This record gives sequence, structure tokens and C-alpha cells, in this order.
Amino acid sequence: MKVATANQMRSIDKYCIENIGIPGIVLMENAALKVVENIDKYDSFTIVAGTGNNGGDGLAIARHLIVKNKKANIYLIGTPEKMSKDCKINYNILLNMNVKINTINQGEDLKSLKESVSTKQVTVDSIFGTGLSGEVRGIYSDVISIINKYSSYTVSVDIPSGLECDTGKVLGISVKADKTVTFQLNKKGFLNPESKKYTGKVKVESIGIPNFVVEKFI
Ligand SMILES: NC(=O)C1=CN([C@@H]2O[C@H](COP(=O)(O)OP(=O)(O)OC[C@H]3O[C@@H](n4cnc5c(N)ncnc54)[C@H](O)[C@@H]3O)[C@@H](O)[C@H]2O)[C@@H](O)CC1
Ligand SMILES: [K+]
Repeated sequence: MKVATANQMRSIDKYCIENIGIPGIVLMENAALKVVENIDKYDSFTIVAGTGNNGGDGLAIARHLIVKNKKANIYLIGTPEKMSKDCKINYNILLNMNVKINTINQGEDLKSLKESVSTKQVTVDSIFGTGLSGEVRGIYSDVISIINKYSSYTVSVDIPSGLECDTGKVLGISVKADKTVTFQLNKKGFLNPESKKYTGKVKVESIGIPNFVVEKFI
């Protein structure tokens, strides 16, 4: 089975967007729908989103769960100003749907997150994906501790947040997922036996990237 590094995934995504003309938001929507397919047997969710494209996946996942009349509590770490273009698109759609988005800025907000993670069936981890760089610190670290302590079932989007894509090393702290739905290709870091503790069961899902594009980079 082919495996990809973060840079290879970034190059593949970039080539798709710039040379083939598949917009990033289409890849993001495909990614979100694949995660929803893997979790829609459940009824209640806590979605924890960062402000990069991994967070954008999470916001799109939340939208599809809500449209399916599931209970979905959304927690955003970071400010909308920091959002990537595609994350912002999914954020604005949810605002236009009058969906409540809880923001986590300080300790007080963590109580509400703990309450949701402890009572909903599934926690969706869409904090960081292949864009994680450097140690996880501060409020991000607090959020991951809460997920690891109180979540009964955790699904990580693309990569457990806190795990380094290329090595499978923990950068300070990482989400311990029961299942990781990773996009298009398995990740090199998942070959590290130590990573199993954090990825849980890994499911590789295509997000519509043509094979010839993958073969250009791997
Ligand atoms: N078009 C694409 O590139 C697609 C990407 N996808 C998703 O996008 C992800 C990659 O997205 P990005 O490259 O935006 O990056 P991520 O969303 O993985 O994370 C980057 C964000 O986290 C912040 N960050 C990074 N390291 C940090 C640290 N140590 N402490 C605090 N904040 C930190 C960055 O400032 C940035 O806001 C993939 O894992 C996948 O989930 C999918 O939507 C498929 C399409
Ligand atoms: K993640």
C-alpha cells in the first residue's frame, strides 16, 4: 500500500487544485462526506475544529450531520480571522444556517466542551491534520486532554491531532482516536507501530483525486 508524507499530500492537493482544476472546497466536501459515511450510524456528536483545512473538514462534517437531523455540538479553537479560505467557507455556511458555534478561548469554555464530550456518543477530532508543525501547547493541549479523558468514542479526521504525519511521533500530546479516517493515501507516520495507540483503526478513503496525480508524486 502506498504511503504519503505531509509534503507529498500537499503537492498532490495543490496539483489537483491548480493543474486539474478540482477546487480545494470540492476535495474538502468529498473528505467530509467520507467521514460522515463512517460515523452516521451514531446520533450525537461533538465536533472540535481548528482553523486550517482540517478544521474546515470538521465544519463540513458538522453541516452534513445537522442536515441528517443528528445532534452536533461544534467547538472552534482559534479565531475566524485565522481561518484558511476553505475553512472560512464552511464556517460561513454554518452561520448562514444559524448553527451555534462555540468558540474555545479560555478555561471557562473548556467546561462546556467537557460536558459535550462526556455526553455525546462520538467526538470528531478535526483540530490539526498534515499542517501540524511544532509542539502542541496551551489551550490546544487542554482540549486534547479533555477529549482523551472524557470521550467515549473518538474519530480523527485525516490524522490524530498532535501526531506528526511523517514520523508518527507525538508532538507534545496527541488525540487517542478509536478510528482515523485518512484521505486518499495512508500516511507514512502510520507505519510507526507506536502510532497505533493514537490512530486506532485506520480507514483510508478516496477523496476523488485521480490516480495519475498520485503517481506523479508517489
Ligand atoms: N485541499 C486540501 O489541501 C485538502 C486538505 N484537506 C485537509 O486539510 C488538512 C491540511 O490542512 P492545513 O494545511 O490547512 O493544516 P491543518 O488544518 O492540518 O493545521 C494547520 C492549522 O493549525 C495551525 N497549527 C499548526 N501547528 C500548530 C501548533 N503546533 N499549535 C497550534 N496551531 C498549529 C496552523 O496555524 C493552521 O491554522 C489535511 O490534513 C486534511 O484534513 C482535506 O480537506 C482535503 C483537501
Ligand atoms: K485531526
